[in-house]
Amino acid sequence: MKIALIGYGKMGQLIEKLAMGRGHEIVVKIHIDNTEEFTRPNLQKANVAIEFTGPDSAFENIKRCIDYNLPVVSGSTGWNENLESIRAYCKEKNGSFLHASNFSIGVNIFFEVNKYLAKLMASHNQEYDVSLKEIHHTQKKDSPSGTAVTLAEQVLEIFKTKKNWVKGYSSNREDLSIISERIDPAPGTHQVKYSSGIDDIEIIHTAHNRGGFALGAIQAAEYIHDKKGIFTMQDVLQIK
Ligand SMILES: NC(=O)C1=CN([C@@H]2O[C@H](COP(=O)(O)OP(=O)(O)OC[C@H]3O[C@@H](n4cnc5c(N)ncnc54)[C@H](OP(=O)(O)O)[C@@H]3O)[C@@H](O)[C@H]2O)C=CC1
Ligand SMILES: O=C(O)C1=N[C@H](C(=O)O)C[C@H](O)C1
Repeated sequence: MKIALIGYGKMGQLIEKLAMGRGHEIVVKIHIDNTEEFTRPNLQKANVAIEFTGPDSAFENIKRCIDYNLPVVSGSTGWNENLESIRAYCKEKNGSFLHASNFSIGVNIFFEVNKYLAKLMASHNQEYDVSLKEIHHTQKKDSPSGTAVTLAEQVLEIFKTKKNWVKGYSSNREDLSIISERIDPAPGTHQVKYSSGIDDIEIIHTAHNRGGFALGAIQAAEYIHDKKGIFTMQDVLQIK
């Protein structure tokens, strides 16, 4: 594949290294100091774009890739309020788009475990209170993490005692608290905890490095580069 990298920070640089190791070519690199090179002729040298910038720039970057008819994979988090509108735009333009709050296979398995645990809790015991915690490095711009929001949305869908998620601790039992901690060099830890007076049940995913995120993003690009539509990591990894 010929890849355009949009964003050349921690993730962009690791994706470049792993993608080259898989025989792919990086034909365009857009970073904060050369955004004037984000042009149609430049981007059309690639057959897929991988976007890892951040919450303020993701929407415009993805829209431009769709306008240039380039399939785009994005891992930028912290802009969920605009995700549905970019999906609609992509459909309207007959483009290809995949966004994931977390690309690692481990977290995508963890998402399934989270849903299963929430189902068991919802059907067998209403005494447990559920909360979430995430830990990331201090350079992270968004809080709570995109992965924590996905986990929270999965719980809310199933565990109906909770009505909405909130950032930080809440004593209201209808709120699903998400606690965020920023400690270097944590690449990403997520915990879902059910607590009762009798016992606790916790599930935890701990990333040891960014390798899983980068590899998953490349696998997603390999999956969508010759397809049209809106895809998820469930399509790529075939887990359900
Ligand atoms: N889905 C997943 O699996 C994962 C998602 N992420 C998410 O991906 C995003 C990037 O993470 P990470 O690489 O660690 O962050 P970094 O801050 O290391 O890299 C992002 C880079 O993008 C640059 N940038 C900002 N705006 C633009 C723009 N308009 N055009 C081009 N480049 C731009 C930033 O420059 P500057 O610093 O100067 O602003 C920075 O160099 C974050 O939102 C993070 O939460 C991270 C890991 C995994
Ligand atoms: O910014 C990060 O580093 C990460 N961001 C993603 C998120 O917000 O969930 C995924 C991963 O946890 C690392």
